[in-house]
Amino acid sequence: MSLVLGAIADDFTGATDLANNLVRAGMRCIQTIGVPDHALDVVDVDAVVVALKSRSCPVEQAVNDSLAALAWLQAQGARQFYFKYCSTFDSTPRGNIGPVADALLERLRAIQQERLWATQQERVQGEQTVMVPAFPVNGRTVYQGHLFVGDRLLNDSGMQHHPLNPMQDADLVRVLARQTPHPVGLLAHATLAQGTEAAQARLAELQHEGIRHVICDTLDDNDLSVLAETLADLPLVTGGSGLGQALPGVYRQRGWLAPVANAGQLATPSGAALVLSGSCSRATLGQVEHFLRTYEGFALDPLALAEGDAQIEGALVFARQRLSEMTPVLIHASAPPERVEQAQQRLGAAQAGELVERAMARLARELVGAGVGRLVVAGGETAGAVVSALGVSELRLGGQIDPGVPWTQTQVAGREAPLSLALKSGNFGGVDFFTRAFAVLGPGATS
Ligand SMILES: Nc1ncnc2c1ncn2[C@@H]1O[C@H](COP(=O)(O)OP(=O)(O)OP(=O)(O)O)[C@@H](O)[C@H]1O
Ligand SMILES: O=C(O)[C@@H](O)C(=O)CO
Repeated sequence: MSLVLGAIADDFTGATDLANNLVRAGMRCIQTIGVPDHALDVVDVDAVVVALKSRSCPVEQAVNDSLAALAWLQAQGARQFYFKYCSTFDSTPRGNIGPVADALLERLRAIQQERLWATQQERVQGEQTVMVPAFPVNGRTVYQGHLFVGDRLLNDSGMQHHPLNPMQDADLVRVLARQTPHPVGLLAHATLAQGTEAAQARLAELQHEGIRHVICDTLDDNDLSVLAETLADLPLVTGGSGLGQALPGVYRQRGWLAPVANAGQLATPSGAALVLSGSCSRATLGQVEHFLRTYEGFALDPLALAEGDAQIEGALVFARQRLSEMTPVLIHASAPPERVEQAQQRLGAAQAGELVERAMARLARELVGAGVGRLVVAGGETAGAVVSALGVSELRLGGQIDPGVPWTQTQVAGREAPLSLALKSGNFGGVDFFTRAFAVLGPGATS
């Protein structure tokens, strides 16, 4: 059987989130870090998720990287494509969600037009895509085009204070309309509630009106199932990871997936336990506080990092002293909005973020070299910096810690045993996530 799904994720934690849902729904899935420079052996693989770092970079770079990922996934024979972004629709007024979706759609349409044998139905489908950010099990739902996090509108959920992509408008039709020259429409819940045929008819109607992007209401997992049935033939779908929960069931009904007993299994973990947190989300701040009630931590501060390497050296000494004890250690830059604002006013948002990311990258490299074998990283940008610094190219997926966050394993230079790695999206995980993550993984042997 050939590759069924090719996904392009705009950050690394988002990529593992999607891969986790695909694996849990029975797809054999590989996650790559960046676009591989070689073909993969996809004989026993149903889905590949290419993790990019394109959420907060300049629009042109995000578009180019995403098109490169699309070309590579097409070369691997993927049947459907999935552009994965954040369930909180993290983006700036210019993008990158709208411009990347436009570019992917246009490239796919151009390819279809070249294929003279493409059916009329395929050609029509290639002119429209959907936006399904919802992930109901984690409290992200969409109603009348408005995104909710739990019972709060997006702009009242903490996301209005995000260090890189503050989200100050919950109306996704309006948010996306600022990012694309093409019309944006809504597939409202009232239609979805009538089932797949009604949803398909509405999409066709919107297409006829020239609507290219359709924001989809989604209240629960049942809506995701209706959406998956409605959308399984679209060349391109876009959204959070929720749709990835439901699509595999439809693929299976169509006979596109081989039966597998357990799509995600890892080797025995080993090595010391470390948490690196660069996320400043409400959820992560709670998790940091909870962790520090039991274990020790070291706080980084962008203002100190701007002065030189002394604070990083301090963190290294702190961590090395404790790693041999095999109790988890936390190093974090996570700080409440007023502290983040202070640093950003002095340094600028981009430089403050970059200083933290560079520090996290160096700490990961040195501490994995010093025996860390079980590593949790909190925050998508932070995870991108860490994973790049470790030279990770592929991740194998294992068991889930909390919805959206699995353990993974990878091979890194200088370490014989695999490195167990959990990439936690900023807003995901229960309050005890950092402590429970290591318990879920099982006891680590000394490596
Ligand atoms: N104290 C701080 N002051 C200013 N910026 C910070 C501070 N701590 C972290 N940052 C930066 O804030 C950004 C946080 O983004 P990151 O993607 O890592 O977390 P997140 O947005 O909560 O997670 P996700 O993208 O998974 O939702 C990073 O660029 C990080 O370097
Ligand atoms: O969809 C989400 O919320 C996450 O997978 C994510 O992308 C956070 O970076």
